[in-house]
Amino acid sequence: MALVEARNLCKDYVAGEITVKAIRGVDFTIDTGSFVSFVGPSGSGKSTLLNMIGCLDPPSQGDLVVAGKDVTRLDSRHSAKFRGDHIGFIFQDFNLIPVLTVFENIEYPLQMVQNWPVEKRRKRVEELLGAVGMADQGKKYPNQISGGQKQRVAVARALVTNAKLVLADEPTANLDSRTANRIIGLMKKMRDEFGTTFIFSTHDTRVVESAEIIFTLEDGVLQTKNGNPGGQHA
Ligand SMILES: Nc1ncnc2c1ncn2[C@@H]1O[C@H](COP(=O)(O)OP(=O)(O)OP(=O)(O)O)[C@@H](O)[C@H]1O
Repeated sequence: MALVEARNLCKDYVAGEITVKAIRGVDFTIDTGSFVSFVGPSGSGKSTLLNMIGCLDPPSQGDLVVAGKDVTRLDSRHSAKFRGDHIGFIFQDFNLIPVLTVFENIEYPLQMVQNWPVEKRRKRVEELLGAVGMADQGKKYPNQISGGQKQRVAVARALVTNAKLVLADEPTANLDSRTANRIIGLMKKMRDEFGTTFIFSTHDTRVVESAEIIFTLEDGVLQTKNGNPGGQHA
């Protein structure tokens, strides 16, 4: 079943008299449970595309359906609600809250976005801590753990609300090769365990090889191979 469907999707950034055509009419479909990477050189439009799929930035033109909802023209209040209900995010610089413990960082979306009762929250956070191999690290603060461990916490936080879709913009950019491969392996394991769809962007060739479906972007356009637009199965 399709989780993300984009038709003739475009994004222009307008600043005064200058317009940057960051995404120029792309079409693609991503099925539920896929493990997908957008790849391409710097400036090709990867972040722009992820930001639109994540309802952080609206398209300038085209149609975008995520989890059965037409999100093309959602206002900011409905976008925020939709993100909170359906989408988890992982960032290259981890984005953990320094004054909160590992446990509290993972718990945060349940408290802030979904308002779960305390005991239900504790059980869910412990489940996720175990799933990402951090069961004994919950009391530590972000500055007391390694980069790879921080990204494990970020993966747990992205999944804690049962998000259908996790978007990761360059999730391994700040990690060494071995740790990068472990994080990608962990994301795949989470996909297998929870059925979550993962879409990430990278220009890291070590990471590209781990994706099951690869969409190559160049100058805001999806490249075709052998006459097939967009995604190639790796
Ligand atoms: N807020 C913005 N305002 C104006 N132009 C922007 C903005 N964000 C991105 N761009 C431009 O849009 C194009 C695509 O940028 P984008 O960040 O999506 O590329 P990317 O493939 O993610 O690059 P990188 O790998 O370096 O992160 C680039 O030409 C960039 O300069």
